[in-house]
Amino acid sequence: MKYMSTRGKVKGINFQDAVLMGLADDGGLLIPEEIPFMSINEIEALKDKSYQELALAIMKKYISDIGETTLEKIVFKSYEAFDDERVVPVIKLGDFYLSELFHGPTYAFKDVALQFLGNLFEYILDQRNDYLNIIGATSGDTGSAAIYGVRGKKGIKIFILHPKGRVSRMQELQMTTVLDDNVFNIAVEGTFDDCQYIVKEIFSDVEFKREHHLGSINSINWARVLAQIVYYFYSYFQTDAADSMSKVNIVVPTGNFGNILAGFYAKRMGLPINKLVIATNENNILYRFVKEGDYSIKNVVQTYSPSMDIQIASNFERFLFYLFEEDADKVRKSMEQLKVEKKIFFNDELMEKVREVFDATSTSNERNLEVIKEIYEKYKYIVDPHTACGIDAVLKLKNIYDEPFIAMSTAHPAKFIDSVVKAIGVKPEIPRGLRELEDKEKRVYELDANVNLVKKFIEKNL
Ligand SMILES: Cc1ncc(COP(=O)(O)O)c(C=O)c1O
Ligand SMILES: N[C@@H](CCOP(=O)(O)O)C(=O)O
Repeated sequence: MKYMSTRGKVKGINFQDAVLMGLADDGGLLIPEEIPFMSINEIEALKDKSYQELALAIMKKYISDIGETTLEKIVFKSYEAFDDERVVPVIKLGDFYLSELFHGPTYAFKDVALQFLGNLFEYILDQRNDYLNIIGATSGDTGSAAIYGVRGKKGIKIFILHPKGRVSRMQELQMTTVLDDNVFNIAVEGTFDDCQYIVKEIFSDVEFKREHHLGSINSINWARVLAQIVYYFYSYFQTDAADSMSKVNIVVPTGNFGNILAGFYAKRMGLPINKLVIATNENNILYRFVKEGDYSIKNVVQTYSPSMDIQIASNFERFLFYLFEEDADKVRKSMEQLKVEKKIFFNDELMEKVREVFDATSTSNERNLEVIKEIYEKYKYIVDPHTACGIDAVLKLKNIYDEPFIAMSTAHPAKFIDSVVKAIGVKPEIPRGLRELEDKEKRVYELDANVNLVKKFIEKNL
């Protein structure tokens, strides 16, 4: 399998180089040159595999420059730190399924891919006797998952930008209480979009990127998306629909569009998915896009689901590539238009294609807390505010579609205690890894949202 850029100027690179490149050198995002398709029989044959076995079977299709035994070792090691042997347990709440993606070391879905990416980096760097300086942006969860993914790994430094005062207290503590010499947390005066813009601008300076061996842990990195494809298959196999290999709808709380994009690849690979539902909070550009064809950037507002307080969804560009029938010039022009005009125009024909795959909902702050309460009262089960946006989508759409729903549960409620307590008046159980963080020593650097300031900070600390 070879990889290419959504903007067409980078082509024919192998998986390991794609992983190290992160953002494509032409400013686009790397994607596989083809999406491997599986027949329904081939998919059905994967049904009884363990999570790790399934991961290996799927990843093999996208990786041709790492031997199977090595890949197997990397995969198995990546899920050792999960607190449930199934890795992603799927439960049933009434008539819908909930896929618990938060059993990794930092209690959000990010661990599923970032534990893998950390081990992958370690393997590739060791083979090449190389080193890596990671630059990443986070709205709360990627940051700590990435830090835990690369902690203690030889030859890696990590710089994580988060929007100051816009992540939950627990998310902030998870990052800032890691005092390892190779970890730099930077609180940026701005939004997540500012942080992601800075990171992408730094990567676009290809000379700077090469000179300093910069790498990405965001879903900019194809390996992140790849590892996430696996749990769409795994979750599907845990439902009754898998008995007859019939279709399901899958709801995904969405911000940067990385999670649901993995679902899009799973669907293109042949997994029986009817609709992928984009569940947004009040930062609902993707909802407006699906419903009204309105892809225009508005100001970010702060919500109870801070990890989804995003307007400029990075992975939308990967989807555009397929929407535009693999026309990289059209993608490049659209991304330029977005940068200048803050919107992209889509005609009715394109919107029809979008709606064949996606549906979308938007959840207000008020409704978000109501859903947490409703679920708690009905099932004595506590969901986090991001997952609640997804469940709101299930409740809104379940009478419209015949197929059963799987909702992706993207974080443990203890990461968002204040909002949960506001909703139900009860504190969720705090898992071991989140206890006593408040008492620990913290370290964080503060910077204005300025590309050059961040570049200087990085150079000073290399
Ligand atoms: C808990 C949680 N839910 C949902 C999302 C949105 O996922 P994505 O950015 O992949 O769309 C995020 C952030 O990525 C998150 O941390
Ligand atoms: N919600 C994310 C934002 C970054 O997304 P990524 O998938 O591109 O890493 C976060 O929690 O940081």
